[in-house]
Amino acid sequence: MIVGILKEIKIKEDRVCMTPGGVVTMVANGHDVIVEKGAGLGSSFSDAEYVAAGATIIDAAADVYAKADMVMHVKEPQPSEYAMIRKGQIVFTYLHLAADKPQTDGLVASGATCIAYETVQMADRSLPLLTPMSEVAGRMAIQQGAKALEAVNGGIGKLIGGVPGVAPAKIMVIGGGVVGVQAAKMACGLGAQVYLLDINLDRLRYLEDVMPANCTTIMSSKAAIHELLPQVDLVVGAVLIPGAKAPSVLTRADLKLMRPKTAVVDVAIDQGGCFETSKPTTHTEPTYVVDEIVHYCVANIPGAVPLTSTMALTNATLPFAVQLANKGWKKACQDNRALALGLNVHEGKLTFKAVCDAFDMPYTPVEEVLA
Ligand SMILES: NC(=O)C1=CN([C@@H]2O[C@H](COP(=O)(O)OP(=O)(O)OC[C@H]3O[C@@H](n4cnc5c(N)ncnc54)[C@H](O)[C@@H]3O)[C@@H](O)[C@H]2O)C=CC1
Ligand SMILES: CC(=O)C(=O)O
Ligand SMILES: [Mg+2]
Repeated sequence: MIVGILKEIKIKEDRVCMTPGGVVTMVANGHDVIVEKGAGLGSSFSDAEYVAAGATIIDAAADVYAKADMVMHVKEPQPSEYAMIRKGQIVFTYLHLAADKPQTDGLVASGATCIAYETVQMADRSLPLLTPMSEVAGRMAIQQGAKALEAVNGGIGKLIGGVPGVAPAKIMVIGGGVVGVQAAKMACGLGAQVYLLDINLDRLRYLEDVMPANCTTIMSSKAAIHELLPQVDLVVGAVLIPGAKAPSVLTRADLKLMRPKTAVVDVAIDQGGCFETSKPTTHTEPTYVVDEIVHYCVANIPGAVPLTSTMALTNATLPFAVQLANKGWKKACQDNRALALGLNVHEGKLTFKAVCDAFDMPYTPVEEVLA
């Protein structure tokens, strides 16, 4: 198979979807790898390193799309790419379709087979291709939240850890999954008083056992959130229903309960956002203010630390990419249920229920296209 590695074109996105080490593995499995010129530069991998690994460098994205049997990205295909995607081609990348109708329409029209990293799901319900980037984004949420609280950035001017004699910040993290735990750990490490909320009581029992003493677990509810909002300096949104539009946990009216110049970081923005006032921002202009509350809503947070993120992401994606290349999408998905759950679009049909529900579009069960 010809595997195409595309350069990221989203603003300030410097990750790349395969390292030269990954190319060595692909080539060893008998595949040809073509890499768009400069694709690895933002992650400190030169074209020469890709060539040494066995890849061929291609000048333009259009030629990668024209030649490859499977194209890989990190971020979802951008509008300029929809028309380049070919019928019969495999597209393997983050898609986040439930938050993106134009892309959904573009991929349906393409006739391609599109497998979303974020909905590949193991039998234990974990999301192996989302987890590494959620680990990064959770940790970054506190770094970015700390900056949003600085007075020079329009924040209330509070240091997360406080100093001797002055109390630290209070931080509410809503969603105690991968993002939530990593955010809470970082915040606890900085000395904040952390409240970690989830709707899953078993999860809260586990978190109560493993989190430090300055983290309090709380059953998430409107009432619990309303009680905490006047006290906290920072709210992190970290909820997820896999593949679906993010559930809403803060309304615009709720912001009135917060003190002016405190901050919210909506990590769930890639799935549409979990605060009513969230809208996607970029690393170039990451924050904006609504009703005196600073909002940070970057949809590709890990893109800011590509050296770490590229390695972490490709550690997870490579084994699945090799299965797709070795067996073709159909046999790979028949043999591996986790990969089959990643299938979102096939030859004009939507095969992920939550995406169909988000846009009221017809649903085709995965089993039907795998038969
Ligand atoms: N902005 C960015 O750059 C990135 C965003 N993300 C996003 O972060 C979000 C969270 O991802 P993960 O932590 O990996 O998911 P996860 O599945 O590990 O955790 C989600 C948690 O939310 C809880 N939850 C669901 N509905 C809830 C509600 N209404 N109230 C309270 N808790 C609720 C679940 O019980 C679960 O524990 C996802 O939307 C993911 O796509 C992940 C990586 C990067
Ligand atoms: C998961 C995701 O949206 C990202 O890594 O950008
Ligand atoms: Mg994202």
